[in-house]
Amino acid sequence: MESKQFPNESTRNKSALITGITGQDGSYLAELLLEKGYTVHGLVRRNSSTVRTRLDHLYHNAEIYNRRMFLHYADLDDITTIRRILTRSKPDEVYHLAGQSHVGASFEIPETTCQFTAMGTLKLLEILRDLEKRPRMLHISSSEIFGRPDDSPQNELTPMRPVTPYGIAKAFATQMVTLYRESFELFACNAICYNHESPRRGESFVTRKITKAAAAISLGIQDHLTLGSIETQRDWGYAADYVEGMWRMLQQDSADDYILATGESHRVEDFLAASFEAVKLDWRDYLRQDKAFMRPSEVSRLVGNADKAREKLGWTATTRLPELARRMVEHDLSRLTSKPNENERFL
Ligand SMILES: C[C@H]1O[C@H](OP(=O)(O)OP(=O)(O)OC[C@H]2O[C@@H](n3cnc4c(=O)[nH]c(N)nc43)[C@H](O)[C@@H]2O)[C@@H](O)[C@@H](O)C1=O
Repeated sequence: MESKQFPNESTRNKSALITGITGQDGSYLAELLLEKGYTVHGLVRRNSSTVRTRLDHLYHNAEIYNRRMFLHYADLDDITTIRRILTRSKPDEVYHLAGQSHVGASFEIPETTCQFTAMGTLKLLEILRDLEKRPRMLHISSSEIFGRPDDSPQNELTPMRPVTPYGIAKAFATQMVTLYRESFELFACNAICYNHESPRRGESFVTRKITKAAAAISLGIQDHLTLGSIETQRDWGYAADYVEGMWRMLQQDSADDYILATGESHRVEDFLAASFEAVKLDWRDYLRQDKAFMRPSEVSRLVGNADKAREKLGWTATTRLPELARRMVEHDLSRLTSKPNENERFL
């Protein structure tokens, strides 16, 4: 699947480079940009498993495989390689989605989280600053930067008060993006994203853990689900909507920061109820709780005001909690009842 090619300059369409292309958002964004006719370059971390199942379906299209999608190995701290890829691929747009994105894990591995999420972003900004032809840049920021805010809902002017290593790393990266925009005239935007989920969500995040368990329990494959706190609240949207918002940010006349959110807050318990409702079961019969899944510090009152994105980008979140949970459960049911194939081995 890997290709080290670069497209011929004379036949070049608009092009983009995505860090974190193998993740949930990266795969939706790659799809969106390919549909729009972009040539897409993706950075892939080199590790022993090289899991890329979220991109496999794109490789069934020969035109895309041969001419419009190119994957390159590069870790976020390998600045020499990233500089070389950027210099050769000359993208018009860079979408920086990569990083250690699990908030709970950031308490266990704070240094790694800061190395990739904070310093990785700064290193990328430094490379972009030196390029002769500077691409437009989008950084995926997070509602975690607000931590425990005084005001709710939050907007782009809400002060950052992060309370997790991940949130602190994201706050650093977000402020660096703003600084490079203001001081070095880089066209750089922060997409301040609240939680966004999909059937492609990693299984260690609470939504996918719940929908997978609801499906497995309804089929008799699993007998219970173990979670941490179910009182915590989140603003959950659909990931494919959020990458559309990111693309729109880079099509504006000037760079800016935007909140992407649904504006609705729900408890983990509500997500549980909607998911088990989709398989006609009562979650109370299957839930166990374990302190191991509780965090030393939790964010609170995080719900986003996406008015600016609506007014300036014409963006709104299309999907709300019950529908999102139902779609994810349906996907997990069909995965568990269909024959495993090569592509699904790692899902
Ligand atoms: C915006 C933000 O969104 C995501 O971060 P997150 O909100 O931490 O997402 P999560 O699905 O890990 O947790 C949601 C809530 O659910 C609670 N919870 C209970 N029991 C379990 C449990 O068993 N596992 C997990 N993971 N969470 C649990 C947990 O304590 C928390 O209150 C990332 O995309 C991040 O990159 C990002 O930027």
